[in-house]
Amino acid sequence: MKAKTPLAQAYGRFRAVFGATILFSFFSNILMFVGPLYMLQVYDRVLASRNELTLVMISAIAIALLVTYGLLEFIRSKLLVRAGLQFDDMLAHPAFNRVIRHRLASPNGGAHSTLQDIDRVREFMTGQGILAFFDAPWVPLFLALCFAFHPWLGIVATVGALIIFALALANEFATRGLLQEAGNASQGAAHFVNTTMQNAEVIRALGMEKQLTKRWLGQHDDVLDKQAKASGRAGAIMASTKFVRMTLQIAILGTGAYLAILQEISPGIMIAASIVMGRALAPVEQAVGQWKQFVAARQAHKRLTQVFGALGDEEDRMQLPAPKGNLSVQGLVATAPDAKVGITGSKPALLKGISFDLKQGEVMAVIGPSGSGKSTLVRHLVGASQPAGGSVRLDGTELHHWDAEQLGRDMGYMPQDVKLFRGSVTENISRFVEDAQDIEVVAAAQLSGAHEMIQTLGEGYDTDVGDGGQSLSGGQRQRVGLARAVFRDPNLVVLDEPNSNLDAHGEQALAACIQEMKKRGKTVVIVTHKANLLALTDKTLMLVGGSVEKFGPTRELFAQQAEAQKQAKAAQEKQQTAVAPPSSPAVVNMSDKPRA
Ligand SMILES: Nc1ncnc2c1ncn2[C@@H]1O[C@H](COP(=O)(O)OP(=O)(O)OP(=O)(O)O)[C@@H](O)[C@H]1O
Repeated sequence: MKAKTPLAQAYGRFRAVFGATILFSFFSNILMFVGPLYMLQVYDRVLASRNELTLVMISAIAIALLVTYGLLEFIRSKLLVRAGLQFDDMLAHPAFNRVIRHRLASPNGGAHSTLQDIDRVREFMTGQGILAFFDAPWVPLFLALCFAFHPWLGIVATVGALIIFALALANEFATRGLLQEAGNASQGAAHFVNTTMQNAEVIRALGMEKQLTKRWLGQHDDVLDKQAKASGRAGAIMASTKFVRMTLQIAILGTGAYLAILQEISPGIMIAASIVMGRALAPVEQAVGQWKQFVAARQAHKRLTQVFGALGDEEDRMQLPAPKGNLSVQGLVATAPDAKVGITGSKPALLKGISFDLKQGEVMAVIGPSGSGKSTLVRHLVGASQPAGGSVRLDGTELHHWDAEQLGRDMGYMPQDVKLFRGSVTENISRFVEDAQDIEVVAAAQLSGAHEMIQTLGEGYDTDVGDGGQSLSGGQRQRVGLARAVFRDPNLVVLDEPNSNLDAHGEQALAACIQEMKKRGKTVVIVTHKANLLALTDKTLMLVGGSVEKFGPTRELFAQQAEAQKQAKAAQEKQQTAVAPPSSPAVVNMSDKPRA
């Protein structure tokens, strides 16, 4: 049997409460008869007999019943709100997990609205919208009462309810497609604004505001256009509904008055029938009024079903002993997450069968020209990307067989573009682990050489780094990022261009950190072209166009390259061609394919 998704389980919470709510709805709908029945008694008994005691008695009974009605309504909505909170509680963690996984698998995919979608569904399921659905089954009861008053009153009320129901259906068919398109377009426009605003400084500095505003306005106008069309259609139907509603009021009173003239019913019944018909129509009208929210909730439900259907629960993995740092990559193939399948029937490969082994305690450099796949490779080494083929094994176990939490704890990673999270320097270094000791945070900062730099910050380790670490400079961010990577001394550390923003002091600290990790027997992978860092590595992997061009001990590889360069130079001199410009002494130019 297929296991229920967390979404299905969370809906199950509502299902249990819905049973009780339907029961409450039954009683509260029965109690809605109090008003019309009171009216009937007052008109037909009290006014006819002029008996004050009867008036007091029936008023007391009516008030007592109305208090009960109020209580039932209160409990009914309380039950729903509680179910809503439980729904949210059951989904919050699995939804967050899926947003992260969806984002990893498809960076441009649309899971960004998943958390808001949960709110949208919850708000509908606990609000007025759903109550209209619970009250709807009792509509026949009220209509039956109208029939009991007089068949003609029943017929007028039933025809009225059918017309309003038909108008509600017309509303659905006339606006469904448009509202759905408007909803999707609105999501796209909001996502565009969110992602674009992250680059506000570039927008201002490069004078891109007008162009981007134009692009956003294009999307926004599309949303408005579709919403306006839908609202126009819905407005016409709403106006018709109001007209029908008021005409019905007159029709039922008129019919009642006519029957009263014929002395087939009393005037009390005439008024009571009008009230009962009002109650019968209320849920239908309420449903029409709540239509927009209903459509939004339905779309949100569809998106949630898709996200939860596509990504199951992560299996609970066995906790393995902490990895020692033996890395083995065999035939690793990577494809672009959002790429379309080409004419070959597969997505274009970014990594084309990478294989290498790295033993515990070895330090490896990854070099290669821009776009050769270095960052893609390291993302696979830390398990942030799923291989399209081949395997990445840590201590013999494939990365996705490790428990993700454990793997994260036992591994250090510093991406090319270090982003910190809103919080203090301490929280960022300690990866927001609650039981982190100050001594561990300081140890990581000292190992990465960031301790002194952190002490110069306004509030030292307590400094708030701002959104994404914006309050720190690029170099400071990178140094805090390195401290975060080496927190709790992991046995495998992967650094993607860790020195791109560092000054001379930062570079020295980085080199010292790598040396210290090497001394401690850690396995380190660094994407770099800097000679001083390359000199610290045991092995070098050169990538070109997503394939391994060279792999071997760094010394041998560079000796070969130096020899190749020497020979090329000699050949050039021989031909008395122009001398090539000298390369920077601090940078080894590895971005060209060596002519070995
Ligand atoms: N999400 C993605 N979707 C499509 N293509 C991608 C994606 N990520 C990377 N690529 C492509 O994969 C190739 C390798 O990118 P990668 O970032 O791994 O290169 P790199 O060697 O790290 O480059 P650099 O040295 O400039 O950082 C590039 O051609 C890039 O355009």
